[in-house]
Amino acid sequence: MQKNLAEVLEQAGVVPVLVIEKVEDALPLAEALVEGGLNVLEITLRTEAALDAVEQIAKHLPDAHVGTGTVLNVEDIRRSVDAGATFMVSPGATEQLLDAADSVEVPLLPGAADPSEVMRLLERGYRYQKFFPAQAAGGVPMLKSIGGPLPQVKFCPTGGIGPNNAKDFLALSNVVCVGGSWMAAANLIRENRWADITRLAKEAFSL
Ligand SMILES: O=C(O)C(=O)C[C@H](O)[C@H](O)COP(=O)(O)O
Repeated sequence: MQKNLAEVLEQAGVVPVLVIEKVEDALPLAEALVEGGLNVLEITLRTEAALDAVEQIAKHLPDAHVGTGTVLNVEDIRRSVDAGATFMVSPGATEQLLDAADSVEVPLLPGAADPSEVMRLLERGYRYQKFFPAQAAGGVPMLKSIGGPLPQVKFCPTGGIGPNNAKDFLALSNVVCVGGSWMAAANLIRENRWADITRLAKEAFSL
């Protein structure tokens, strides 16, 4: 369910959403982000290397909270738990996914994009939700509007967020943190530009 998730999200500020192609990039990348002040990391299960990356970070970087992203089904939940993820993030939600999440200890941050989806998740006890795709689904005005009738739900908006609009999301009373890939873009990882990633992480940390 969502045990222990609140504390992790409350202190996260900005959550880097990472696509790791090579497992050898996992530790230097995570170290660069932690050095920049970002220690809640979401590794998307979009690559072959993702689960090994989660394992490595969980094992070697105790200062980091490493979770999985792009969690789409029961199998992804099982693999996340086995790899040592401390949380899981899904872009949306299905009954099957939520049933599976109910049977494990690792908390899930499920995605919602409109009031009905938010309400369905709330019925199942999810007080923390990912608002995805944040910018495309209506951005700050949409989240602000949802906060009128549903102020008890706190969001981590993700998707289309960057240094220019992150602050506007973070200023909303129903936003607990924001997620994004901007501080660890694919080319920066590919070229092992760890110092640049630390600099961007620091900038994100101080937003
Ligand atoms: O993989 C998932 O589970 C997702 O839901 C998608 C991610 O949250 C976005 O890809 C991050 O968005 P950008 O910061 O716009 O790159």
